[in-house]
Amino acid sequence: MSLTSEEAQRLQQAATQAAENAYAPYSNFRVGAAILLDDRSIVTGCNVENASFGLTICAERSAMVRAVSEKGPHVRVAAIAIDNLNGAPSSPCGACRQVLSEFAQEDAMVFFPTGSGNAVSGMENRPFFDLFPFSFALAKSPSEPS
Ligand SMILES: O=c1ccn([C@H]2C[C@H](O)[C@@H](CO)O2)c(=O)[nH]1
Ligand SMILES: [Zn+2]
Repeated sequence: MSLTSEEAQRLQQAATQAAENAYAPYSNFRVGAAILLDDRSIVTGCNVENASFGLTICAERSAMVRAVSEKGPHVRVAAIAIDNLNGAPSSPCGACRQVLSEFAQEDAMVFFPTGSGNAVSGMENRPFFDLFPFSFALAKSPSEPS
């Protein structure tokens, strides 16, 4: 599903806004993600840290689980935008790529701030499966939603 430039802009703004809600007292790295679903609605998420650091959930997975919780198991991701309030490059981590791959459309796009070192040089957009080729998947059983 292709996005209009207006949709892409709205998605990026939603990601930036979602980062305002981040709970990141340990890293102070505040991340927001906005997912454009196949019904063209937008669902957002932010990172939620924990004193038991490994329990932290990233913004991207937070948005993904919210999308399923609100819309059900058939949701499909047309695009995801990520931003942070730290002016840093950030593309989805490996764990988030694996979780998103379960719901991503074949032509899903990722919008993310890039740069070198800690400096952002711009927003990039790439096909999701260029970032995550050969993703792990299992055949779904007939009783599960396809
Ligand atoms: O793609 C990423 C990478 C990191 N984080 C969060 C997790 C943690 O709270 C903070 C620093 O790693 O940023 C995300 O939300 N998304
Ligand atoms: Zn992640």
